[in-house]
Amino acid sequence: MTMKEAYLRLLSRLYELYADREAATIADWVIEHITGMKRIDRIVHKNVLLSAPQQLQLADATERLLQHEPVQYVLGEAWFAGMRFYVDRNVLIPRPETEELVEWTTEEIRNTKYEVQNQQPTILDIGTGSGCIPIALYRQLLPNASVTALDVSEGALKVAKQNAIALAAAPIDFLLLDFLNEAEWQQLPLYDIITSNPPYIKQAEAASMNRNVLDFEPATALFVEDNDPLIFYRKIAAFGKTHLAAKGALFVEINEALGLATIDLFKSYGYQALLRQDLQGRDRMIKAWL
Ligand SMILES: C[S@@+](CC[C@H](N)C(=O)[O-])C[C@H]1O[C@@H](n2cnc3c(N)ncnc32)[C@H](O)[C@@H]1O
Repeated sequence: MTMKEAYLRLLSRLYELYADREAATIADWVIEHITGMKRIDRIVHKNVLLSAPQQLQLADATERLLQHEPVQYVLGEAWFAGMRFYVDRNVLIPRPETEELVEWTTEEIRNTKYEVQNQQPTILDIGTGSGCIPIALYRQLLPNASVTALDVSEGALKVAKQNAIALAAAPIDFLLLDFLNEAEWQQLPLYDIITSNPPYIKQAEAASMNRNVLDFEPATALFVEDNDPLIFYRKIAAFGKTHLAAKGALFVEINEALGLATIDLFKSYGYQALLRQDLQGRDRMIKAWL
């Protein structure tokens, strides 16, 4: 099978599940991953034959994609903040809106005393998953940040550590910790900056979610109990009262449907809070400070 035939065959199968543009993006990504060739080179070499192992890899990828598995898990890679992260089913696939949270946090750190006085801010990321937030912050603030990240999932921390090493962020400290258990907070010091993209989807919303999210992404990364959809924000607000350094700040991603409720929650704990929309105009992130 030639390069061109492989692409067209995959594309025709993907049309069974995806709209034209998305199918073409996925097909490009898969063929590039398998052949190691950029689009322009594949056009020039369109009649080159795929090797037997490449054909097997393509057959496996096609099968998995047709089962609705996200392309990022099929290929074991996701792009975030210009870096390629390893991902598997232990971790949430990093989302573009989370990059906006990282950008906001970085800007604010740069505009404060830390950069001006050349101090090293201490940063904690809660519910780190693939490690996308702390690794992007560490890389952008290098060498001026001391970064810690925690998660309740051993599988997620394994992936995050692997990413930190691969992406030149090995000095990040990773902790296995159940953040909902307040007794575990005692082992943690003060932080200048606390970031989090915690679970925030109600179980009741599962019925309206896409299969590729619901069937493949880890439930611990997505869902909270319906009776307290803001549980993580309540805990983060309480944690900040005892673990945020003077002039420190929290940056959290939120459920777009709960922007005002989440702002009110932080205010009820004595914080000042600012709500920001993402590029799609959805309520998506909050900065809170005491
Ligand atoms: C929405 S995912 C975010 C992952 C990553 N920060 C990102 O933005 O892609 C939430 C993460 O919180 C973790 N988590 C869930 N419950 C937790 C708990 N009780 N304590 C610590 N982490 C928890 C999950 O394992 C998951 O990695």
